[in-house]
Amino acid sequence: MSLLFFLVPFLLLAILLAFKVLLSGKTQLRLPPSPPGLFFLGNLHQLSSLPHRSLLDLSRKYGPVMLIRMGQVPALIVSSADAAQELFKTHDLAISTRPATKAAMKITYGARNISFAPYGERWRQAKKLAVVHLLSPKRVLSMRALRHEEVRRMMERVAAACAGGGRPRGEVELSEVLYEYANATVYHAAAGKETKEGRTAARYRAMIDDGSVLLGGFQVDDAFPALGWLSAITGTDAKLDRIERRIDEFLSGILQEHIERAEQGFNRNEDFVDVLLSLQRDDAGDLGFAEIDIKAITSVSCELWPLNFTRQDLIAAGTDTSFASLEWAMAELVRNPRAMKKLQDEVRQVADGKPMVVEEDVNQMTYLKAVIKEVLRLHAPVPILVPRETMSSFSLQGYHVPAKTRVIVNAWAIARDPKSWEAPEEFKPERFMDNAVDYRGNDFLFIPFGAGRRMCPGINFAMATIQIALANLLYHFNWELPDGLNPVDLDMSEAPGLTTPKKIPLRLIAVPKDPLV
Ligand code: HEM
Repeated sequence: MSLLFFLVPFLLLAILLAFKVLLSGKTQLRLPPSPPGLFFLGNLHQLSSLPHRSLLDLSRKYGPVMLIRMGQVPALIVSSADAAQELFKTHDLAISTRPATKAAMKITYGARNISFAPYGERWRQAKKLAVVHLLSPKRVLSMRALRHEEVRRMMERVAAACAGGGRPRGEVELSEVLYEYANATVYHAAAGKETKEGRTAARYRAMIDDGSVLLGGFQVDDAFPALGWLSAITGTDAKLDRIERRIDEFLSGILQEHIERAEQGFNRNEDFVDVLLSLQRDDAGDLGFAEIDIKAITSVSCELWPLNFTRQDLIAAGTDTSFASLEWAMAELVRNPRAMKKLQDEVRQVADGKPMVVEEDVNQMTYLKAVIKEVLRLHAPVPILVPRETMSSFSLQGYHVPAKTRVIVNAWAIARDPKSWEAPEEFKPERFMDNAVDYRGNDFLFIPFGAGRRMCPGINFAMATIQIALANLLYHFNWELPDGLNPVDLDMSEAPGLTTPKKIPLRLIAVPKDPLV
């Protein structure tokens, strides 16, 4: 009895102290504001098929640093330049891994590629290899002949449309033409123009079109990991197995042809596979990588990105991003005849009298570069950057961000924040003529290629592909809207997906400036 008499005050004191510690812990660990969610879905029901737009709406109410729940998965949403700067400058290491999803593991040889590799030595080696040997400014420059060749093919296609051929004279399904160009350029660079079975780009297209096996729906286990077993029942696992086999057959065939050619002494060192094979032979930099890595890294240009969001899309990184940029550029230019004329005047003056614009000419085209920047600002091809995941907890703008949180940066929202941009909804390439803001990951108000360690290594490749195509489209042809459509009435809505091209493909009338030489 007397022992209890002594113990009770101590116990009460201990409980009080425990409460105090808990409460003070809570104030230190202030989580970012969250929109109220539903019991099971979390905030999934608040995300539309264009999540960058829904997230901007939510962030207007809950602030530029928000925590939402996608099913069971917590996700940090960053929507301002300030928050992005702190995130990438102070916490980049902590957010340098990607969430591991089943689809990504399956189609990227267990994440041996670059985009989906978890942070670590393998990813570091693969990325270094891509940056130094495949996508460096020197390598990209050395591939200019292939870009000229693909641009010429594209011009011939447009010229053929101008000649009629069953359609109203000059009417061009421009989105289709631009997609083919972007796809052909990427595949030509990655795996060579042709295999024994035909053009690589065409084979790839047939592979993804055939049965549309690559287009998965929403993957339950991304948002609800505890329900992972469902994918075996719904057939998703079998579908992923099929995709994995097809991609492997395609890449193995390409690799085999390159190996045979090299054994016969025809080592051209022309495309990425040639370069990777010769690096493997020389074992440059102690890479110690095997054929499986060559296949995974070759897919650097044709990487298939599953979107872990409200739906799952599988798309080609190098192709779709360059295609979307070109499509939006042409749409914005026909909607803005003054900018179209200014750019056309520049292009035609610099390349005056030449059979086509070549890359050396592009260096002198300052307005062209401003137009492309403005297109990337208004229509970021990857509007919410490829998701990351926190490896450790940290504090961002005074909020606690726990480990194992998905990180989503809304680059699209940041690039049209009125705090950073004057008249942000307007297409005004001139805004880039007298300021040095660039897309290389140092100006956090404009990050279409991301920032930090996981930033896109394909900037030089993408820019070279986009600039030369746009310059030639404007050099050879004048462009008009069909059916007397008024420029302001052109539909500018976006298609859903990790990249957001136009929802309604662009159809324009091309009028040749001169006969093609
Ligand atoms: C306009 C064209 C392009 C845009 C806007 C773009 C955008 C992006 C973005 C936003 C990311 C994620 C960055 C981050 O997490 O911070 C990324 C990553 C990546 N991009 Fe691009 N990209 C483009 C073209 C290309 C091309 C042409 C290639 C290759 C030929 C390429 C290869 C990659 C790879 C391999 C990654 C993963 C990097 C890593 O995880 O370390 N991209 N890109």
